[in-house]
Amino acid sequence: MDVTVGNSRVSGTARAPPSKSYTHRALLAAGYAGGALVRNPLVSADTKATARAVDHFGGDAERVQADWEITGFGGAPDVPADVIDCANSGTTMRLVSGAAALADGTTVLTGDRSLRSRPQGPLLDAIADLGGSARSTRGNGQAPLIVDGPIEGGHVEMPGDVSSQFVTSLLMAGALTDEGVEIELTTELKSAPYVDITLDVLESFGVTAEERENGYRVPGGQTYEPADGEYAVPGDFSSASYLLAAGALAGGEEVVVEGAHPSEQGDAAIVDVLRQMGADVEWRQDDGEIVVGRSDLDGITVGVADTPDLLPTIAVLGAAAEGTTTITDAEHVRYKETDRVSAMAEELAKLGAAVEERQDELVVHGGDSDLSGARVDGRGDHRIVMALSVAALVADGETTIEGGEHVDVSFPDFFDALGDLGAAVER
Ligand SMILES: O=C(O)C1=C[C@@H](OP(=O)(O)O)[C@@H](O)[C@H](O)C1
Ligand SMILES: C=C(OP(=O)(O)O)C(=O)O
Repeated sequence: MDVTVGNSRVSGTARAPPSKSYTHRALLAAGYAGGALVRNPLVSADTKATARAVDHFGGDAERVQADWEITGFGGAPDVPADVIDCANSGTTMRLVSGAAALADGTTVLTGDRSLRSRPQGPLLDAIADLGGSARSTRGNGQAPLIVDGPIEGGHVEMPGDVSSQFVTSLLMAGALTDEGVEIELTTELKSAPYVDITLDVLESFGVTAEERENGYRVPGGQTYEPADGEYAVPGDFSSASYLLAAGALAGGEEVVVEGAHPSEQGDAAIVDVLRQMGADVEWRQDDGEIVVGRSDLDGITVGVADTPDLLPTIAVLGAAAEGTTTITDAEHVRYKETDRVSAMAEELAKLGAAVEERQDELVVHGGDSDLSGARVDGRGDHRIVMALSVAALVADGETTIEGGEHVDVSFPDFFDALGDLGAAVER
């Protein structure tokens, strides 16, 4: 679907959707438990893939108004009766591979073309080291995957710079093994705050796990049990970043983003990034509200080792800022739904921005020339689509973004939210 966004001013109140990362974990943790009511979940293409996996393992995921009522499969997942389709969701594939490794039999996992091109090798090796067997059908470390369990647990060494989701997967499954799982990271952990989200959810489900000097450890033989039988999902800061960027670049009057209570999400760093660039932004943490108004922004240097999903948003802010914005520590951002370093370099160039791509950096030279509306390709990637839509607010004329439907992965109502803030959006 093409979406055309015109040069616009935005103002008013918008709500960040519920957190995708917390929802995936809560659904699977509820599956690992006897069940749970997951309140205020993100209902999107990606989280539906995790809910389907819970069904495949012998649980049941049912929508009850705005909540998700999960009947769990307990500590022992059934062997699925069919292939698990993880669609576009890396989180689903990685977390569900760990669950598959607990089942007494074979699980096959696949996904769409994008997901079938993403790296899984370190997780497959780890499952083998823990007493299971796991392989890629093509022998290239990519899905389709065949996972055989059950694993017993033990010690594994693993790189930390490909995906933190491997750690999350093993911690969540490891609690249900006999021996527990100890993960020793052989390279620096990227996306580390996502493991903090995992530890946060585990704690809410009564599961103990801990960070160690070079990794993590989860004791085995534990039981998942949510306090009061329910779990409430906080708002999503990666999604909020597009709304905040829209306010900072194109605010007529102020933009208020609701649903922004503090949690373990590293992407709350968007507030500091905006502040450092000179935006007028205030986070009223007790109210869960962030208020932002339009300002002239200056380029900064910012690392995204902990916050890969912010790269597209920061690239757009940089394209509209005065001076140069250098986004560093970005190599792992190439392993997402698309290579987002390349995608943002190429698509922002179509709008007239001067962008340089390096292996682990994106350098955006803002300011000198105004952005001009153009036809751009969302690359089948929700975050590229949303970031380019924000750029369109400040580009001259109209910008047409191809593949607008992909926002269904993390922020299904994105274009409604943008339109409600006053943006000219045509679908
Ligand atoms: O665990 C999670 O919920 C996520 C971890 C991050 O991925 P990596 O750990 O692969 O960098 C992030 O990019 C992704 O959107 C969600
Ligand atoms: C990379 C992302 O998610 P996943 O890894 O679950 O596909 C994302 O949402 O930006």
